[in-house]
Amino acid sequence: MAQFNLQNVEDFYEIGEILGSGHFGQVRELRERASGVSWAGKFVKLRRSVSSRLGLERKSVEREVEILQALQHTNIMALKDVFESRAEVVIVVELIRGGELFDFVAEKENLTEIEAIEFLKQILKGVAFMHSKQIAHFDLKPENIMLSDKKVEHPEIKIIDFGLAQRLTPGEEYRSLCGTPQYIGPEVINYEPLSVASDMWSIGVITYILLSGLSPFQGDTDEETLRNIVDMKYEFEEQYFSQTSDMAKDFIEKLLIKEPSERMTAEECLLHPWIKPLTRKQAAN
Ligand SMILES: COc1cc(-c2ccc3ncc(-c4cccc([C@@H](O)NCCN(C)C)c4)n3n2)ccc1O
Repeated sequence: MAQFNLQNVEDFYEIGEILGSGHFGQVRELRERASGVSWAGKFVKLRRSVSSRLGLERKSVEREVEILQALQHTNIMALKDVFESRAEVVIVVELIRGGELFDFVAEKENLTEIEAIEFLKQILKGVAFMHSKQIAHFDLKPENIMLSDKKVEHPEIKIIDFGLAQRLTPGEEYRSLCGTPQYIGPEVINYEPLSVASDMWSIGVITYILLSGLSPFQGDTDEETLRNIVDMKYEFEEQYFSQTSDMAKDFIEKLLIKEPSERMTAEECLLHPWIKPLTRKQAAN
């Protein structure tokens, strides 16, 4: 069993404002007393008994921490420290000040292909790194992709929230119904064995949204959204994609494939001509 720092987090950090909250717990700004540097702390309540539904099981927090310890990459939020008390674990990570990609895109309606490619290259590098360690995120969506500083010309992408992430063992099946309806692949809905390819489906959905502002499978209800996914019911509506290159649509089509093993891998995405033009002429398209 992993042992976290049993000292009091408040002896080392001044606890600041709530930055956000969700299924994962509460994220607060932490100011390191020794250096004055600000960090982000995710406060996770631990389940008090096996019968309780409140809080997270300690082993799921241990899994998330082990995954974060394995993922040192510039496009993945960096782990700093972990504190534990009887009822709570505090995961201390780098503070990301640029907000969610979701909000950045919403403010701009949608992005140019060049802007989208710049973000996608970074997302793909972070995802390729985690997949190289057989780690799948399983909840990739614009809200979990943040920007280091949105005021700079080229904001750096930071992938956050590894609460649903899993280190996959070859030969061992992993199934789960978790995730966010708009972004999960058909294999999740059908409760089939999952792989890192499920993240590639999510990247296809994220790309579609970045270029159009629309969510390809979104229905009026979650049930309708899930039905649209298993039926592969999406299209490039002319009204929203008339200015989108065929190369960009090809990139999306090579990810929104029902059979997970037929989707591009993150490494293959980085070599796709839309992302890595073969010629200057292609780059001009
Ligand atoms: C360690 O685990 C997490 C860290 C973070 C995290 C890390 C650094 C960091 N800097 C700023 C923020 C931040 C700022 C505003 C809102 C949020 C969060 O509530 N929304 C993020 C997306 N959400 C859907 C998880 C997070 N964060 N959030 C978010 C979710 C996690 O499961």
